[in-house]
Amino acid sequence: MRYAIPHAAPGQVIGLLGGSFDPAHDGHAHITREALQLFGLDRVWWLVSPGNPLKARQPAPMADRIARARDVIDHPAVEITGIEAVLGTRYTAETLHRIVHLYPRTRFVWLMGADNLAQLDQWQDWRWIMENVPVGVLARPGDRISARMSKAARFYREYRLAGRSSHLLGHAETPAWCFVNVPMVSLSSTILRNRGDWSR
Ligand SMILES: Nc1ncnc2c1ncn2[C@@H]1O[C@H](COP(=O)(O)OP(=O)(O)OP(=O)(O)O)[C@@H](O)[C@H]1O
Ligand SMILES: O=C(O)c1ccc[n+]([C@@H]2O[C@H](COP(=O)([O-])O)[C@@H](O)[C@H]2O)c1
Repeated sequence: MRYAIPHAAPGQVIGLLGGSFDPAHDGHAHITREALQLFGLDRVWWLVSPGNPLKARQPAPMADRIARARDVIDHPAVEITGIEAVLGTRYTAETLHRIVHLYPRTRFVWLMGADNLAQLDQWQDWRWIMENVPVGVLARPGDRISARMSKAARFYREYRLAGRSSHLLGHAETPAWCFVNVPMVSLSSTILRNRGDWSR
């Protein structure tokens, strides 16, 4: 299957939620709606990953994961994309590097659950990410403390925006990151896969 690069209007602030989405679930939809509101985003693109570089397990086929993602969220400001498959990128820093150059007049915010902040320092060129793209982190059950105590959080402690200023994140000078303590949904793709089905 071929995937298109989405349109982005100049001046917009777009949140990017990267993930395996294997399968997508209401936890993804929930943090997306919260991010739209709290970070003052115009749009959110889901970046359905060809495969997480830190996960040995091969995910379900892209086409199935994208179709499922479209079933899970139907929102006028949300676009489900296979950008990494189009760009041929797999590491987030590489993807972001390409995206910011492709859309020089659009602002992007990298979105992730607290579990990913906890292990961000294991990502390729993670400091480049922090220094070039604002990062919005959403609470996730079990990971709020480990995320806030993580190497990345400690290293960039002074660049953390208070939760009450979350709406400024998209226009903040980098490094800038913000942790928002949203109501939490305890779903995960692992739970769904262990149930042996892709039902929500
Ligand atoms: N319930 C949730 N609450 C907060 N963030 C979440 C939740 N589910 C997923 N996320 C975030 O969404 C992004 C994509 O997640 P991913 O597709 O890996 O889903 P997952 O449920 O974490 O999958 P798995 O269980 O296979 O690790 C990540 O940044 C992850 O932290
Ligand atoms: O770039 C990296 O080194 C890296 C390592 C682990 C995860 N990521 C990205 O983090 C996002 C969430 O991954 P996942 O598999 O937990 O859904 C997804 O976009 C991955 O490509 C990126």
